[in-house]
Amino acid sequence: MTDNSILNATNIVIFGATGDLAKRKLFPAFYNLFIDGRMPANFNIIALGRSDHDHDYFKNYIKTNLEAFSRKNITSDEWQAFQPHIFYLQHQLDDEDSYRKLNEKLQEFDTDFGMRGNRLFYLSIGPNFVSTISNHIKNTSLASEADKDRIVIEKPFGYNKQTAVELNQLLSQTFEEKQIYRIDHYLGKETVQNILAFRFGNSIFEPLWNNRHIESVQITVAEEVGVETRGGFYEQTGALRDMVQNHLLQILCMVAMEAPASLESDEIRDRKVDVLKAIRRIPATRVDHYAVRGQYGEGIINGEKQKAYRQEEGIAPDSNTETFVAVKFYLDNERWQNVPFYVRTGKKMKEKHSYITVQFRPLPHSTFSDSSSLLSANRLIINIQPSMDIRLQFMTKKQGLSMLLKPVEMVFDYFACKEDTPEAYETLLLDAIIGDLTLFMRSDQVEEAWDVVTTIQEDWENKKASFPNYKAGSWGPEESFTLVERQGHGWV
Ligand SMILES: NC(=O)C1=CN([C@@H]2O[C@H](COP(=O)(O)OP(=O)(O)OC[C@H]3O[C@@H](n4cnc5c(N)ncnc54)[C@H](OP(=O)(O)O)[C@@H]3O)[C@@H](O)[C@H]2O)C=CC1
Ligand SMILES: O=C1O[C@H](COP(=O)(O)O)[C@@H](O)[C@H](O)[C@H]1O
Repeated sequence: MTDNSILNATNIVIFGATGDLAKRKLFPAFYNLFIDGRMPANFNIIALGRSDHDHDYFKNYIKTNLEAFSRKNITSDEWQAFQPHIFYLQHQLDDEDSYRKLNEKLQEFDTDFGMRGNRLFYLSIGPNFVSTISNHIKNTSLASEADKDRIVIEKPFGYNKQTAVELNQLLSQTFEEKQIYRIDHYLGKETVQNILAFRFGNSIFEPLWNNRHIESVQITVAEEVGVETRGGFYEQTGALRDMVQNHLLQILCMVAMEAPASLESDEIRDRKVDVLKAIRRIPATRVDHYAVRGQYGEGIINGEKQKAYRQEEGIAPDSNTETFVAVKFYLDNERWQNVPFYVRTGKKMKEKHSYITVQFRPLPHSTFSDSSSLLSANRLIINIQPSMDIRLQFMTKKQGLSMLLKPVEMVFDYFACKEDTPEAYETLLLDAIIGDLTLFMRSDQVEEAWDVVTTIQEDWENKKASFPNYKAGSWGPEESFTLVERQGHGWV
């Protein structure tokens, strides 16, 4: 556990502090870190927004949202201890004067600290504002100390490979790479981090972790929710950019990467880039063969009638935006040659469930010839959420007089540990405060990940799909089943 007394005094500046992400994730994460004693002894959260709110109004707004979204209960004493750290400042993103005022505030806080504090600029704001903010930070010398100042940038990082490259170039004019924290909140999830521990902290799995023993890998991130209040954003983004380019490819990297020599952040990020480079690029003419897109129509989830995507607020009535994606990837390296990696994600699916399935190859010969002893090949299931467990499926003898077999599971369940699991944003914000880049995306990682999906993006932009093609409350379009069945597999 980090000793908070050794953390430098820090001023945290949130651009977009009145938005959805700030209220649901960022403030609850800071609050939980605070009551766990993980925040620096001296810190301020400077919340920037367009509106002319007074401090008390804004603090009440934060308190109401903490009551709704915080992992831990809000007690009066703890809130009273936390609230003096919050300051609201009216701010215009494209107005240099706003940045000068921010600088004055930061200097005032530095005087209170008795030292130049660290500065963490969190851009909880749409990607189209990143360049404006970065330029103003540069012009007003807000981030003048490379060892103390950091910028956190939300996803999506750019809109495609070209814009990501441009954004990286622009950021490099103000920040060194070690100051840039490109966030992918899936990497902060306990169960995703555990993939590293599971693979490289045990000696029994690694010898089997290759194409000689593994037949296929599946990664599913299914959501029950739709686009909620984010229709305008989602309509321009779609599931490929929103989920596959970042979260799903990062999970794939964790499953497929080689063992890092150490836990040093660049060592781990190098191994992930190796995976992204090894992913075979899908030829422009073969996109239909490897990738499936879908958009939900009306349906029923948990007994409740659901609108079609095209009926949601902010969505065009003839929208071509995908809310479901399934892709079959191959990796061209020695470990994974010919092993399909199937990934799929969708909104308004039958249930919320994110999991990885590692399907081992069947035995070459069965000793147990009796038909009631049909062998199931071994399978490892890593449940990411909402269940958080690891299940190893294997065969055992059925109790009784005959030699019959049955499949069983060996389970490690996080909830059984009774330890509090931090939210992904808690882990990531603490890392950004401490200065640990391991769980953040490096510039080459983001660019390679965009490169992997480029042909799919271009194909889908140029072709109108026949949407809707799956019912809300289902497991996605029919073609996503064909994608895996063609290979003799099936979604688990
Ligand atoms: N919400 C989520 O669950 C997730 C969000 N993200 C990413 O986080 C970022 C923020 O998303 P989210 O909070 O949902 O977005 P919201 O639309 O809810 O909030 C955006 C914020 O930006 C401010 N803003 C918008 N336009 C301007 C402008 N012209 N000038 C000044 N301020 C402006 C808004 O201020 P005002 O209140 O004054 O309008 C608001 O504070 C996005 O990049 C998104 O992709 C990533 C993962 C999950
Ligand atoms: O980044 C995003 O992730 C959420 C899903 O995150 P989870 O932690 O709830 O699984 C997704 O709903 C959203 O569209 C996307 O922008």
